[in-house]
Amino acid sequence: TDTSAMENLVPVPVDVKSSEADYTLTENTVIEVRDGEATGVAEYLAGLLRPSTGYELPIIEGSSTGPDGSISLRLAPDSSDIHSQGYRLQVNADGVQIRASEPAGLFAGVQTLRQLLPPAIEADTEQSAEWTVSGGRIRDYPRFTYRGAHLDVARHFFDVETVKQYIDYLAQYKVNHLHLHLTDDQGWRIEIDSWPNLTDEGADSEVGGGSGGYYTKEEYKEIVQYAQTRFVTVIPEIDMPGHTGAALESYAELNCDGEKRQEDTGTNVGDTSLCLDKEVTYEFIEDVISEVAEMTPGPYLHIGGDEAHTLSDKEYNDFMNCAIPMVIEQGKRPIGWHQILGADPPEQTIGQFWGTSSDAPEVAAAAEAGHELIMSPATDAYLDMKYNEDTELGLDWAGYTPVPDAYDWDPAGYIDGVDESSIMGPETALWSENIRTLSDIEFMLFPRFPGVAELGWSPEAKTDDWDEFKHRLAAQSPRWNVQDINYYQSPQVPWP
Ligand SMILES: CC1=[NH+][C@H]2[C@@H](O1)O[C@H](CO)[C@@H](O)[C@@H]2O
Repeated sequence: TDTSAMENLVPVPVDVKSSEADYTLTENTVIEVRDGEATGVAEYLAGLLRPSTGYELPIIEGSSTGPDGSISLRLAPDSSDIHSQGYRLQVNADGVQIRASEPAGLFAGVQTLRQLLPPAIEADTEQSAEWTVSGGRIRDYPRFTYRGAHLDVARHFFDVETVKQYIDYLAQYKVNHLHLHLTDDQGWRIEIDSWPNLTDEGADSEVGGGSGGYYTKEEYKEIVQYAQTRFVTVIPEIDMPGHTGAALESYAELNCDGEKRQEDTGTNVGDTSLCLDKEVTYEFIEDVISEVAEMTPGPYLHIGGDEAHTLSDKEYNDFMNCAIPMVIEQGKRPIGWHQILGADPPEQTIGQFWGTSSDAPEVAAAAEAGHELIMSPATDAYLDMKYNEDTELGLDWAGYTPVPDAYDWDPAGYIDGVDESSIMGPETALWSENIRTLSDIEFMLFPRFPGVAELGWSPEAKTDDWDEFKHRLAAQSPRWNVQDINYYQSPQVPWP
């Protein structure tokens, strides 16, 4: 069998010992759970394996294993040495055992198990194959508890099905936060009951003049629930005070001149702002923040804060020191693009770094003062950056990001003078000025996204060696072929 499966996992586990003790699934294999909490993960696993194997794979409560062994998912609260999101996985002739202290750990183990099976397991129709899991044992846990991926649904709108597929790609590589950029100059994509024009008028177009769209509250909750079953936390972003063109187009009173802004189907940045010296502006953001918080079970709410170029620093800082308390008031932790840290905000405010240089003294000072950072350096984690000058899709303002560049950086070491203890983890960004379809998303995500996912999951000692990683990355592509993922076949990757 393909024992190399154990050697080709992405993200690479903490400790892997392969052995000859393979396990082959049969039509009698059962999925065994002992704790009710594990049932959700068992159902997810069954959903992955049933279509391609054609096996029933019943989920059995209790400790009876089938005549041909079982895949056993069990919570073991005493597994203290594998961290709350970690797991142990063992394969032997009796089957597969996955142990974790929490369901999230079992889910991570299931993603690893997926890669121990032949690529044909990813098919959504029955395949005739030897469903052999390569033997061995794994102990694994994440370096960072925060591993994120951003998606701009404002410049181009992506429907619920596309967002669900995006969530599935995150889960496949153990990424556990989805940052949805819901509002910008070109579109407002989330229904707000108290300000209905935001979606009645502000959602009916997008960059290039397409029909746009938006999520009703029900659809947003459907996305949140789907993400929860994949142990992904949704982080909504309402960008303010800049990047507010769609709101300014929807409500005249939000504009200083009392006139509605023209619909924007372009891609300029930095030329819009809410009108800071109007009381209605603060009523507006309070209503929006409270409605978005109410429909978001996760602990975070992102209020943007990038590129408010029409404002002075003082105007921007005063605005942020009004908006941030509104987020905290709703029981959420505020996140903003790293400029928010210049407002010297309450300590629990998180800065999302999108700079291009390691020399960022104000950010380092804010970290020193106790602020945590999410790392999205535009030189490495912005997957809307072109691979090279021949890439049709994407942008190039931060330079090109070939596949190796998305991998060989260290989220904890990027900014001079910032200690690892200030870093929550890496987050990829995918802005959609010229990304229009799921196929476009896949082209920019693959093959760079799994590399950043590894930087977030795999402890430091294991990563930053492109010459080692590139072989494991290449070995993922047979799966992507079965999944029909439109990945960029970079000449820098030694494809099989
Ligand atoms: C935080 C941030 N603000 C800008 C910047 O990133 O570049 C993006 C394109 O790469 C652009 O879409 C976005 O509006």
